Amino acid sequence: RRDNDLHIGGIFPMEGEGGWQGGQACMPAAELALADVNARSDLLSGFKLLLHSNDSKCEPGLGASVMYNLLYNPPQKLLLLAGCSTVCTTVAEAAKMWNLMVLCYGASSPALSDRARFPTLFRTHPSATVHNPTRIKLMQKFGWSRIAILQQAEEVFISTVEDLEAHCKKAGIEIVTRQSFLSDPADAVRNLRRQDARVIVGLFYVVAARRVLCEVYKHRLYGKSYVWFFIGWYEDNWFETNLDREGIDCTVEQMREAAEGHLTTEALMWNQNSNQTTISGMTSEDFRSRLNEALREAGYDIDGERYPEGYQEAPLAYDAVWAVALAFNKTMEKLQKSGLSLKNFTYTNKRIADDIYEAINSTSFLGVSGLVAFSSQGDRIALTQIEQLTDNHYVKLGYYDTQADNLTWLDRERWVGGKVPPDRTVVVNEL
Ligand SMILES: CC1(C)CO[C@@H](CC(=O)O)CN1
Repeated sequence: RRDNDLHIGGIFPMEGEGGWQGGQACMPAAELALADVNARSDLLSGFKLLLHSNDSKCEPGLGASVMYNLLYNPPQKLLLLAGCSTVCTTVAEAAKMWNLMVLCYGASSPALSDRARFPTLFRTHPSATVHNPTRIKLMQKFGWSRIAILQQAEEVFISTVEDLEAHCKKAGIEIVTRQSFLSDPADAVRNLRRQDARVIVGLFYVVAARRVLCEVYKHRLYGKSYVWFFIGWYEDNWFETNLDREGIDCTVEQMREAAEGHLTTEALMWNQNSNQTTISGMTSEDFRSRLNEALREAGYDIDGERYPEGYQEAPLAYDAVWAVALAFNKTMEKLQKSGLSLKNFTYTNKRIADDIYEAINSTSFLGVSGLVAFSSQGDRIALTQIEQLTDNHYVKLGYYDTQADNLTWLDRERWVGGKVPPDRTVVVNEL
């Protein structure tokens, strides 16, 4: 090995049954970024960044053993990249013992926003709680102060709902009922009707979402008197696919009817201003072309719309490598003043670890995923996008910048009944 190489570990979820196999697109994206930063002569002053990758299958146990292999086998690593909330939780909780920063490009769990448990964690993937200020903003815009919550009993949704409840309390929005279910939503949906819920925030994975939508159809909890907030990162036609395979006893037409008009919120992961040049010299559309080419070479039928998992999050992995390169660059400039370099780092050298932490903590650059900056908890600061399903396709309604409290609204919303549905039964006094 050449001694001017800087080594980092990469833990990518490539296969596996449960969870998210986003490493399929995120690892090629990280490798593109590695090539780009190493091609820059003005970065890392002659050092090369090398990425040593392994598959975690999105399993925390395998992720832990991959991490130990990376740490106990030379060369020494300076930092770890990881994906999947469960793997990042395990890796980030342990990495501090080796004074290693962990940069997560694919972890949405709100539980990771905890400096006490994860003092060296940063993530270019926003927390699932990033949706909540946007949901509140929309409720205020449409005058809804009485809402209901329907959630799947999964850790990520439980902690997201806790954060949403705190936001509602602060905003004076009443939560009339909070229903949760493990896998069968029938009783929970029936209880929503009993409580006369009209504006409902739904938090569940896409398979549960199909079951919810069919129950919503059966209980007629849709149409001009109801507003549903769904998560925006399901695939576009999620409510029409896999109905037979998953035993959904509603037809495509019934699912479409129940889905018409619902709102979605999601974190923006591709810089929207597609002709804005980012730090790499590419626009986000240039990046898309290069990623597609890399994925074609890896055997994916991109032109046949057969995208690998993690395609949506690929900019987060690309920008994570840039964040590392820029932070190492900043740290090396600082170390040079005392005649040191990152080659002096060891797993027990807290001083250099603190320098790397400071450098990452003060990150701020325009990446292909938009402005890359972290909160004091290491969370990605991100914009959110609002869409509505109208005539069976998603229409962009606007964007929200939580930091600036700035809602960009395109005035494209349409309501089944021609006007904004009220959040409660409106009693009209017969004069
Ligand atoms: C938006 C989504 C699909 C949320 O889950 C992330 C994976 C995880 O949090 O484990 C990947 N990105």
